[in-house]
Amino acid sequence: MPVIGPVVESDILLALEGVTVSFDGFKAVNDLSLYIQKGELRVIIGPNGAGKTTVLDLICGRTKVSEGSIQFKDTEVTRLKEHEIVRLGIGRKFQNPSIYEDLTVFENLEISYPKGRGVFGALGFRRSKDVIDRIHEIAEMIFLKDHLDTRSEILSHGQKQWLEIGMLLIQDPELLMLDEPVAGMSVAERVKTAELLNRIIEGRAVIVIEHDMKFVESIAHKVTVLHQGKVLAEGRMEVIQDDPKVREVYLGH
Ligand SMILES: Nc1ncnc2c1ncn2[C@@H]1O[C@H](COP(=O)(O)OP(=O)(O)OP(=O)(O)O)[C@@H](O)[C@H]1O
Repeated sequence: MPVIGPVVESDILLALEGVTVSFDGFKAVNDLSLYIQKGELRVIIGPNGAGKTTVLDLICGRTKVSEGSIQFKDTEVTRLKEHEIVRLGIGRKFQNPSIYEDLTVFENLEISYPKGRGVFGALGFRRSKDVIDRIHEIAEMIFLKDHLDTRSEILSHGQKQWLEIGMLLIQDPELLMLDEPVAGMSVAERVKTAELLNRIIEGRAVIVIEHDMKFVESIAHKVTVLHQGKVLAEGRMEVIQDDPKVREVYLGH
């Protein structure tokens, strides 16, 4: 497993500083600071209601901060709209797959290909060789190369999750956020998903929210434990697992 060296400021892709969000006076996220480096696979864990999903909502602009700053590369994203944040290079996958069930795997990947990219894209000519090659490359990565002509509705739950990850990957985001990607997957699918995540961090960062500790052990470089909207502990999985504070609020159950 790659070892993360000392944090150099220029390696930081995403920086949350002093972020608070209040819902009717209740601070779901409370003065949170979090730094994600390029090439990092960060897992966020914590008990129900700790604020994990809200943190992803804040980063992708779905929920607005009450206080604090979120910088992606050199851009403050707290004032941007969701689609502007997507365009900057942040992709988000929600818990339930949102694929087009009546389209094939190929078509789902094709409609996700960024339209404005390159001359052909801008002209709306999308089935260029470049696009087809990229679809094949992504399909191979997400274990669906033999299913390109399969209608998506008949895919297994795990394959649908991979397809949605592929639909994000084809847009080449620099930061990818996944909310419980292995929920409902078989053991074999979990193993393949760990392999997939370890493959896709090349050239980007990935943030994963996860409850399955066995899966977390297999993927995490660094784990952030949230509790009551704050960072309770942060570090390598071995260290986190032995932390008495973490055991008390989360792992001990
Ligand atoms: N839009 C909202 N309005 C009011 N309260 C909210 C809103 N969104 C989240 N909350 C509250 O904020 C807290 C944090 O919720 P969040 O969904 O981020 O937790 P979580 O760590 O993702 O939990 P889980 O593991 O159950 O998904 C919860 O108490 C939740 O009820």
